[in-house]
Amino acid sequence: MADEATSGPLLELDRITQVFSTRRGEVRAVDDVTLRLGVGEVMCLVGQSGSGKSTTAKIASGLLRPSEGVVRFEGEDILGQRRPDKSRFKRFRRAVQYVHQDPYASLNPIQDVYSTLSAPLRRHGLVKNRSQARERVAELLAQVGLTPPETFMPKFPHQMSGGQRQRVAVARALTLEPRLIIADEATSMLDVSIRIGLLGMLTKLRTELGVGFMFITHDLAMAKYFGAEGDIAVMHEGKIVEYGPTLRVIGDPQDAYTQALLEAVPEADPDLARRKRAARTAAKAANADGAPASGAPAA
Ligand SMILES: Nc1ncnc2c1ncn2[C@@H]1O[C@H](COP(=O)(O)OP(=O)(O)OP(=O)(O)O)[C@@H](O)[C@H]1O
Repeated sequence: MADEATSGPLLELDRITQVFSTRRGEVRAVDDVTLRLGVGEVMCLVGQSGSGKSTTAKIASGLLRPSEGVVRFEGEDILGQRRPDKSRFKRFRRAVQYVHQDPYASLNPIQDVYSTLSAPLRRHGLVKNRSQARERVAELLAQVGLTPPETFMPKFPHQMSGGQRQRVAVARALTLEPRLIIADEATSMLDVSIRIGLLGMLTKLRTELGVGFMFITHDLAMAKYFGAEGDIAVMHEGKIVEYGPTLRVIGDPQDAYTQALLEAVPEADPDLARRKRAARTAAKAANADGAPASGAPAA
């Protein structure tokens, strides 16, 4: 949060609540959530399915208007509760881009890569003619590691792998030169090695272009890998139950739910494996002393 001291946060969710009315009654998907993200920073939003991550992500990217609370971008209330300011909202929507977990669902199946990337460039007047558009599309493809770009420009979504499609989705998010990308489980549908490659590419974008990231995942190991330099917010039943520097939260979780999430991480990460062993040993020691271990069934 270094940037905040000088210029304030880039994006701020202030006491956001989202209630959905369903046939079974009201669902409080997000409950009084406050988050802050500075320029070029990374934040991981972690929690199990149904904890409210996607709803928070959609509110943070302006795709959904919350039932309550304020969304500030560069210090300005972009929802303008009383007098909506359309140009301010447009600026915000350009600056904050949402990348969906399933590129098949978000990419147009009958549009090739060139059209997918050149359309927003033209629509927003970022290129003047076809040669400028080709040049910029080639640059975007190189930035997301799809090289040589000419090979990828004529391809349709079904002609690419899942990892390549997700890279195109990231390139499309980059067309409008965003300041923040909200990646909603953007790697969850990919195999581990492809996922690691994609995370490496996103990390490069973060360091080279200074783009901030809100990275949504159910997997603490992914959060540790991608968000080690930033903050982590752990969500449970619509609330933030733990929020702080990623390595501190993972290294010394204070909340029982965070500890349970940590327990669920596969042993592949040696640091986490060590921590899990230590937690189990501590629980056993507590048991031996007569105190019931947390979560142990009542005798
Ligand atoms: N449009 C909607 N209408 C009604 N209920 C909704 C709607 N969107 C989400 N919900 C409910 O809100 C809660 C939080 O959902 P959300 O998708 O935000 O969680 P999540 O943590 O992103 O889960 P997942 O990882 O499965 O997407 C869930 O109970 C969900 O069923």
